[in-house]
Amino acid sequence: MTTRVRPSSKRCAVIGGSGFLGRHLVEKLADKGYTVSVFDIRQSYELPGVTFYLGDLCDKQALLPALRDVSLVFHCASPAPGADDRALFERVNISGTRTVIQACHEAGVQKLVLTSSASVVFEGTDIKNGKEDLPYAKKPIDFYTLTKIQQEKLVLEACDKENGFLTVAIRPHGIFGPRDPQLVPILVDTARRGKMKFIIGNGSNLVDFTYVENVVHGHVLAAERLRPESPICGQAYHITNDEPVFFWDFMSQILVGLGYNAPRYHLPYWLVYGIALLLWVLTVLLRPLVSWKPTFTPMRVALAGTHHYYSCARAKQDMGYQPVVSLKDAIMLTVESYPHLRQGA
Ligand SMILES: NC(=O)C1=CN([C@@H]2O[C@H](COP(=O)(O)OP(=O)(O)OC[C@H]3O[C@@H](n4cnc5c(N)ncnc54)[C@H](O)[C@@H]3O)[C@@H](O)[C@H]2O)C=CC1
Ligand SMILES: CC(C)CCC[C@@H](C)[C@H]1CC[C@H]2C3=C(CC[C@]12C)[C@@]1(C)CCC(=O)C[C@@H]1CC3
Repeated sequence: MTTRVRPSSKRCAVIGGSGFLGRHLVEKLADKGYTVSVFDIRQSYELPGVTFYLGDLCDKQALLPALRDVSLVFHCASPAPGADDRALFERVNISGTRTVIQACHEAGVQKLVLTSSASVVFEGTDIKNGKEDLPYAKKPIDFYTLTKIQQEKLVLEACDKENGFLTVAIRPHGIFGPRDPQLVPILVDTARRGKMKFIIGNGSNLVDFTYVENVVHGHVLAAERLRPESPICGQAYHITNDEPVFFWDFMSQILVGLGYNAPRYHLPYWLVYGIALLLWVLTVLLRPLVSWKPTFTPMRVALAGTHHYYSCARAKQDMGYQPVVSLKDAIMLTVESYPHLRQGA
């Protein structure tokens, strides 16, 4: 007779735990007394009580040892949004997520928390105080978003109370904070190359930027509230700072905090979008000959020039979510964490 060990509720796995969000999540879980297994294609740090398993999440046999005796799995792995590689996104975000769900079933995991994205409903046009019932984007702005939509559907459809497998998706937007490899580094690099002089559009577009600790808080609440009788089973939740901000004010505060000039001159949105689109088409056509990546991609221009902010009322109501760090403090903590990116450093 084989006896199956009941997974401990304080044992969890974080797939993508070496990444920006993943590592902050792992640190919080370890702080809260969880024993954590990290599964990732790379190991970027060490932490007491945390075991690393290296492998590709598309490989079920590599994944299974990380899920052994684990009751709760966080899936926050994805190729970087700027990768522009359809096959990679489809392999990791779609087939890989199917593999994650199968591996969870085989390992007897009871709860799966997915990091989705608020962008699953964004088509490049204004969204003001968007709620979770907005339809998925029919024309997603890139392959990243296209595959995040499929990934979220797979995870929510896998929720099966009768068989004791509960799922939930967290949709953050514009995550920032210490160690983020994207937002602040790209911004500073653009400023250092003298390209951060212009505001795209009239500068009055409101956007959500969400401090990483608030995103982590949303994930932990979702995991702890995920029970068969809870309304959160099989649902998606926006997690934001609940303080939409003018996109260009936010960028300016980070830039000025790090000693760079804020952008000042306005350019018409459609002109910049048109140029970005043309450059993108050219890079695709000339790809075998030229390997040049434009800074202002159509996706970035759309994100920089439209309103896109989301309501987190549903997360407040169903899981008692409230941001734990204000936007003002978050910007200060972020700026302080990048001394090496200061002007002149
Ligand atoms: N950064 C942001 O503003 C937002 C991010 N998200 C989502 O949050 C999650 C985490 O994003 P970040 O921490 O910003 O990204 P990140 O790139 O820092 O972390 C992703 C991690 O996934 C790992 N990974 C990638 N492919 C893998 C594979 N095949 N097998 C195993 N591990 C693999 C990477 O090595 C990396 O450590 C992602 O799912 C992303 O879609 C959602 C909304 C906004
Ligand atoms: C060069 C400048 C015009 C823009 C620099 C900042 C951008 C790098 C970031 C501004 C909004 C960010 C964002 C994401 C990535 C970084 C930005 C484009 C995401 C695409 C990351 C993944 C998601 O799921 C959605 C995010 C929306 C906001």
